[in-house]
Amino acid sequence: MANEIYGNLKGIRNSVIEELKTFYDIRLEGGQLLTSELALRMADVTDFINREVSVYVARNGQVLAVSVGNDQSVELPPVEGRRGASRLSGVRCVHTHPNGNPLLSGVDISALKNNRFDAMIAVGVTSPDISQSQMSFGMITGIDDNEQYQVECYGPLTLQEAEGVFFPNLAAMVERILDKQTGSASLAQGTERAIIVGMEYGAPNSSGWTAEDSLEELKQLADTAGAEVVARFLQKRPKPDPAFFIGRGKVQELALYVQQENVDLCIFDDELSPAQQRNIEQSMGVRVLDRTALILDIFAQRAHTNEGKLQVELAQLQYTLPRIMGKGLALSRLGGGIGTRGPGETKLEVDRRRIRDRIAYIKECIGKVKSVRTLHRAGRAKASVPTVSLVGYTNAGKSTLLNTLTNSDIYAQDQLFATLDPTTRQLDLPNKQQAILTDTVGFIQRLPHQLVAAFQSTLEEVVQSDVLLHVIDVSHELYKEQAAAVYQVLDELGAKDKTIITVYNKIDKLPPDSGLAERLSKEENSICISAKARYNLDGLLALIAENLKLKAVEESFLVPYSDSAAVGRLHDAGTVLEQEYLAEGTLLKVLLDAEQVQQFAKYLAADAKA
Ligand SMILES: Nc1nc2c(ncn2[C@@H]2O[C@H](COP(=O)(O)OP(=O)(O)OP(=O)(O)O)[C@@H](O)[C@H]2O)c(=O)[nH]1
Ligand SMILES: [Mg+2]
Repeated sequence: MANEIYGNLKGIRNSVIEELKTFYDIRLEGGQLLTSELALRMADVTDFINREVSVYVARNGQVLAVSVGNDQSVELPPVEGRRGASRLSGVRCVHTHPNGNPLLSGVDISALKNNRFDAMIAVGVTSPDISQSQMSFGMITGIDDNEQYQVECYGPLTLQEAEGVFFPNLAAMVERILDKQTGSASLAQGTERAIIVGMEYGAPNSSGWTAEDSLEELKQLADTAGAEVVARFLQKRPKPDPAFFIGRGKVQELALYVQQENVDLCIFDDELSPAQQRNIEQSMGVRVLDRTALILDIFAQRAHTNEGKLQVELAQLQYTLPRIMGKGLALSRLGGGIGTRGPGETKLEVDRRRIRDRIAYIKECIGKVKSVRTLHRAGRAKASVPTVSLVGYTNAGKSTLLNTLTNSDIYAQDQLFATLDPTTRQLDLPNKQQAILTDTVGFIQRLPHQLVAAFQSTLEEVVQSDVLLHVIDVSHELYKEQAAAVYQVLDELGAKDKTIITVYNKIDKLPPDSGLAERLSKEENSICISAKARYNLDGLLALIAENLKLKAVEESFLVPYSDSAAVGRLHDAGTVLEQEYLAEGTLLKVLLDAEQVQQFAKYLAADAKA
C-alpha cells in the first residue's frame, strides 16, 4: 500500500500515525543524503512516542516505506534496476535512536549489510532540544578477504553538516569499488536503463561522421555493454559548456527525464572532463559515463587473458585517477566540520596512493609479459616466418576471416569488440609458403587513448608484422569513415607506412548492381571478398603471397660439405624450398629476407642450377 505504516503500532495515537503518513510526501531533492526537515520531523515523532522511526528512501529521493519500532519486518517495494552481487539495493534507511546516541549500533550495521542498503543513517534524538540532534551514517565500502561486506561509518555530524553530503557520488563510487572487487564489470549484470547524449558543436567536421552517426554507434556500444537505451538526446550548440558540457537547461531537462523514467545511467558520446562529469552527476543524481568509460567497461567484460585484464585495468585506473580526485570534493566536505583534516580527506589520499601503486605494479607485470613476447617474436623473426596481421574497424569481419582462412573456430560475433585478445594461427599460402596470421582487437573512432597506450604491447605485434590486412565492411554505409579511423589509429601506432592490403569484406551483402565491388577492386593492392560466403579467398591468399614475396627473396646457395654448419643456419634463417646433394656441396633453394642474403653471400650460387 502506498502509505502504510509498518511495525508495531500498538498504543500509538491516530494523530501520530497521520503525521507519519505525511512522511510519504517528503522528497529528498537534489541528491542530498538527508534533509534537516526529514530528520527533525522524524525526531519529533520519536521524542513523542519514545520509539524508533525508520524511513526508507530510494535513490531518486522518494520515500518508499515508513515504520515504527526496531523490528525488521518492513517489506520494501522492489526498486527497479538494481540487482546483482556488486550492486547496492538502491535504498537507504534513515532511522532515529530515541536514546540520543548518534552512532550506529551493531544491529544497525548488520541490517546495513544484510539489506545491502545504500546507506544506514542514524539520528540520535536529543531531548528536549531536538534541533541539537546529531547523525552518523554507514556505507558498505568493499568486500574483505572472507567475502564479507566491509562497512565504514562517518560522523557524528550536525544536521546542517549532513545536508551538505551529496549522496549519488558516494553511492556510485562504492558501486564502482564493489564492481572491481567482485570482478564484474559495472554493466555486466541486470539491465541498466540508460539514456545517451550527444552534442553537435563547432564547424561541421570534415571526417564525415555526423553527431547522429556517432550516437548510433554509441547505442550499439551501450547494447554491447548490456545497458538498455531508453532515450537519446542530441543537442546543437556553438561550443561545449565548460562546466556541464551540454547546456544547463538541457541538464535540467535530462534530470527531470531521468527521475521520471527511472533511468540508472547517462552516457555521453564525448569525453567529459572530471569536473563536467561531477557537475552533471550532481545535477542528475545518476551515474554519468562518457564514451571512453563505456568502451573501457566493455573491454573489462571481455578481457580473458591475464595480459588483457592487466591492460584494461591499467587503462581504467588511468582514467579513474583524475576523477577520484574530483570525487574527493564530495568526501572531503564530509570531513569539513570535524577537524582540520577530515576522515574523507585522508582516506582519499590513501586511495590515490593505492591507485598509483597499483598502476606501477601493473606496468611492471605488463613489462614482463612483453619481454617474453619480444623473445618469442625474435625467435620467429630468426626462423623468418612472415607475419600477417588483421586490422580493421570493430565488426568488420576480421575474426571470421581468420576462421575461414585457417579453419579455426575463434569467437566471431555481430557485436562490437567481440575480440580483445590477439589470436595467432598458421596460414598456408599457395606457394607452399607459410605465414603467421594474427587477429587483434578492432578499432573504433575516438578509441580512448588510454586504451591504445595500455594495449601498446599487444598492438606491437601489428607494428612488427610484415603485412597488414586492413579488413573493411563495405556493407556499412560509413565504411570510408571507418577506414579513415583505422588509418588514424595505425598512424598513432606508427604503423601507417607498412605494407597494407585493403580487404573489402562482406561483398555478399552489396546489392548485385551497385558496381561498388568493381570499382573497389581496381584500387591498388586491394581485393573484394566475402569471409562468410568464402568468396575470392584464393585471390586473397595469392595477394598475400605476392606481398610477402616483395619482402622475401628466393635464392640458391651452394654450401661446401666442409661448411655444413651453414646449412643449419640457412634452415634457421628462412624457408628451405629445395635441398639437393651435389658433388661440390649442398645446394639449397631458400626463401628468406632480402636483408639476410648478405650473411650468406659467399655461398650464393646464382648459376649453379638451371
Ligand atoms: N554477410 C557477411 N557477414 C560477415 C562477413 N564477414 C563477417 N561477417 C559477420 O560480421 C560480424 C562480425 O564479424 P567478426 O568476425 O566478429 O568481426 P571482427 O572484425 O572480428 O569484430 P571485432 O572482433 O568485434 O572487432 C559477424 O556476425 C560475422 O558473421 C561477410 O563476408 N559477409
Ligand atoms: Mg574479432
